Amino acid sequence: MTVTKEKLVLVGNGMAGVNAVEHLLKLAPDKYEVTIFGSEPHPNYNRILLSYVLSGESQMADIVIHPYEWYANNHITLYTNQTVTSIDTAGQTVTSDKGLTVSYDKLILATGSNPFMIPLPGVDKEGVMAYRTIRDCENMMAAAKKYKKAIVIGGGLLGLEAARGFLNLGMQVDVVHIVDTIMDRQLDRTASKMLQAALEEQGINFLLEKQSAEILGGKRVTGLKFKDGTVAEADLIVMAVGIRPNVAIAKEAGIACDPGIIVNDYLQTSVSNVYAVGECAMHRGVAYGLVAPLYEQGAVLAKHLAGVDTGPYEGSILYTKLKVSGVDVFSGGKFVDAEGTKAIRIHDEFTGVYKKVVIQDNKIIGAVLFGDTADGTRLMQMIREETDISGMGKTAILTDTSGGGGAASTVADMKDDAIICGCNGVTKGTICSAIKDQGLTTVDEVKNCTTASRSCGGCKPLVSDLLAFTLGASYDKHAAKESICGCTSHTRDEIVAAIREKGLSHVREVMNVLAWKNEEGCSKCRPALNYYLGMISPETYKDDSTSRFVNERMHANIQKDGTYSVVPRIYGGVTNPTELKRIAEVAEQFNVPTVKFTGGQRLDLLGVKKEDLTAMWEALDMPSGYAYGKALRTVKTCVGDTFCRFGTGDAMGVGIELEKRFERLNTPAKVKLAVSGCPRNCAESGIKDLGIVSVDGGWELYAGGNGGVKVRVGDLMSTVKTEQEIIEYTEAYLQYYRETGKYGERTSEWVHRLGIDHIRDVVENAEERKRLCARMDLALSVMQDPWKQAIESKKIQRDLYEVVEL
Ligand SMILES: Cc1cc2nc3c(=O)[nH]c(=O)nc-3n(C[C@H](O)[C@H](O)[C@H](O)COP(=O)(O)OP(=O)(O)OC[C@H]3O[C@@H](n4cnc5c(N)ncnc54)[C@H](O)[C@@H]3O)c2cc1C
Ligand SMILES: NC(=O)c1ccc[n+]([C@@H]2O[C@H](COP(=O)([O-])OP(=O)(O)OC[C@H]3O[C@@H](n4cnc5c(N)ncnc54)[C@H](O)[C@@H]3O)[C@@H](O)[C@H]2O)c1
Ligand code: SF4
Ligand code: FES
Repeated sequence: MTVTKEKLVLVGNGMAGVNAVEHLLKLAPDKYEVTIFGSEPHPNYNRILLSYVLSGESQMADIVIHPYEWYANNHITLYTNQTVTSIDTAGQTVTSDKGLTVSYDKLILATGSNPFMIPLPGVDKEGVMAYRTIRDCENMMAAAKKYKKAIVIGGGLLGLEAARGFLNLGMQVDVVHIVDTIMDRQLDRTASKMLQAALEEQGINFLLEKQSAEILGGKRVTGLKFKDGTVAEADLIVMAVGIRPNVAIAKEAGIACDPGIIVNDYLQTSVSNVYAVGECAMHRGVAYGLVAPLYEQGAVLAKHLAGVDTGPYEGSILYTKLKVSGVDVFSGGKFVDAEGTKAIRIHDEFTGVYKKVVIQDNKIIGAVLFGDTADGTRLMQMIREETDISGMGKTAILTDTSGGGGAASTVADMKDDAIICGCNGVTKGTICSAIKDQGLTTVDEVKNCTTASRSCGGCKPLVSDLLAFTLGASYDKHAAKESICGCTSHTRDEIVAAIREKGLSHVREVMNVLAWKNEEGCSKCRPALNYYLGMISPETYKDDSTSRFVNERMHANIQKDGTYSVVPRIYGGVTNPTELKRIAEVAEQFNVPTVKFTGGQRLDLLGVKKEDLTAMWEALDMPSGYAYGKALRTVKTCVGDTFCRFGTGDAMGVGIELEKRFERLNTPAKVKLAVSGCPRNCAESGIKDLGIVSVDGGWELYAGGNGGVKVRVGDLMSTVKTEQEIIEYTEAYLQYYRETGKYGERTSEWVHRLGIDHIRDVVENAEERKRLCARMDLALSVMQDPWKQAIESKKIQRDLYEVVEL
């Protein structure tokens, strides 16, 4: 007996609609005869990945989600390049612009959104476009071949991704934004300003608090005029100022819209047998513009249409991640401070990391992360599950302190149908089955097999946790190939090997020879390459200051009000009246508003003007304390046996000797040492990159400690007898870290990655230690004090410290 299938028509061949149909076919393969209409002349593709196509990181061919064969294999009738122009809800038919009428039993509207075009005079000129489709992307790429200057109106997610794409295409780009903080819908002011600085460093120019008034030009655009009368030149203008639900046909058919197509918790519209899903739908007053919620809607709709039991769709908590290589930004939930909320904030200006977690009634309700977004997925999980955080310390909230098993236990608690990859709608169950059935062992393999982590990449940590959860001890998280940034597919080890083997000698040469996708590089890879080149050839490499972060270029820390902080070196935290008097006099002479003791036992002169820096350094006549750099920072000491009655070792003497030896040493990340005169550990040696503790008959050396964001107690590496051995072991340890650490990786992460047993084997091997010490001595022999160089060079003073009058 033949069963008559119901007729299901989907209007909109985009991400939300096709995903819902795919689910439905899995649940009820024989229930419906499916017809799909799509205005675009393509099968269903991943709109998210257009940003990577534009930036040159993906090809058009890579972004198709469902190729034509998928439709054929699932017996779906597909009409591409055909727009449905009317719906007859009484007769249950739809009619297309080509005159085709198809009847339905069930109709899904998934017509997405239209980009909003500000109705400015001149908006119809050639060269003014939106950024939404493959066609827009092709137009933008074609224009970049011919023209040089682009303006993007709108500093939201889309506008910034478009701007980065234009830079990669070799264009100059201005981003025009209406308020003074970019990504204002996703970030707070601090994160927004940090993002702006990072993107400016990449080459994007921002025109903030600008209201566009008129598009200038003849047939083609030549510029943009603002309401304040100023003008910016442009050969191309892209509008990225938000989207509006595409509801024209629904409205005309009498389906309730406000402004999206109003749906209930089962995605039913006001007219029976008509459903809406995706950006065009308005659920409980919200129209979503990101795929994760659209896939969540689709999952409920598919079950409902399949006749499978399903709970209602109750709305989604949003999270976003900007897809621009070299910057890590995450925003989730309600991140704006409001009455009744409190926030935990961590802002490390040295590493450029900012974290804000908003709490209400002992529950996390939102988070903004910049510079280190690894906690994003875990925080989202806590937001979704409304985890009670009473009793949890600040550190535990911002750090996965549950040790190795913590992450795995988080994913263990998730249900099989929990969506792990929001961008591609991949569930935990799908990933775990693929890992087991296909023998997958790396995040990349999971990506190729299931598409999870193929788009924004935000779910990579969760996929990695699922691998650990499924494979247990056999999963080697670090075996997965991890490129240093989106500009290249090469890993740190491949790059270092290539520099050594091919004798590469400057940043641009590395990028050329290794075929960087983005020929300018970014703020992640350029400083890393500069470090690796200097580490490999200390004697011959000429430091590329343009590849350094601003603080390292200026040799002082820029503060939030634009002034600088000056921290001179005070060896081992030990000073004398002459030095103190001089510091006091300098502070008075330059009207330093604040003088503060740092946690590393030295003095910080805060609020110094840029133009005063070199004169102040000259007056101080002290070396730079490198409080701004990826270098040796401080060696903290206690008074040791010189004064303390418990002391068994000369903590001050050893500390001063270590600091004098390793000052100015460039390292993958900042390094802090401490020396304590007995196990009472008053210098906090347990939480330093290398902590030295005097014990009966010798000294213990603790490696990989950290007292910062991710607190870690150091591992006992070695016990030595003499002070000479302390110097040797420290040299070998630091040189091994310099040679094997990833740029930006603290020793706490490095020791965890390599394992203390391995590091101990290297450092305690006399031959190996000798070789490492010899290489360290070479590196130390060429170090010079940057403050002295600036005092002596008029050119440095002119280029970096003079204030140019405009
Ligand atoms: C460049 C870019 C990058 C993005 N990056 C991200 C990201 O990183 N993360 C994220 O979550 N989201 C991102 N988004 C947003 C995401 O792509 C959308 O939320 C998602 O595609 C919406 O899916 P949809 O199916 O509702 O709409 P669409 O994908 O727009 O699909 C609707 C389809 O319906 C067709 N259509 C409309 N009317 C008709 C009609 N009458 N007849 C026939 N066909 C019709 C349209 O042509 C279109 O193809 C990005 C968007 C863009 C443009
Ligand atoms: N990585 C991602 O998740 C990603 C990437 C691209 C797009 N998207 C999605 O695509 C959709 C469209 O993105 P979008 O960035 O256009 O929308 P948006 O609404 O997120 O941002 C638009 C921005 O333009 C600004 N703006 C508004 N009017 C302006 C004007 N006249 N002049 C200058 N600035 C103005 C707004 O302040 C806002 O910050 C959104 O739903 C977005 O979430 C997401
Ligand atoms: S660590 Fe020991 S030696 Fe140093 S100050 Fe404390 S008690 Fe004294
Ligand atoms: S969540 Fe964006 S790729 Fe998985």
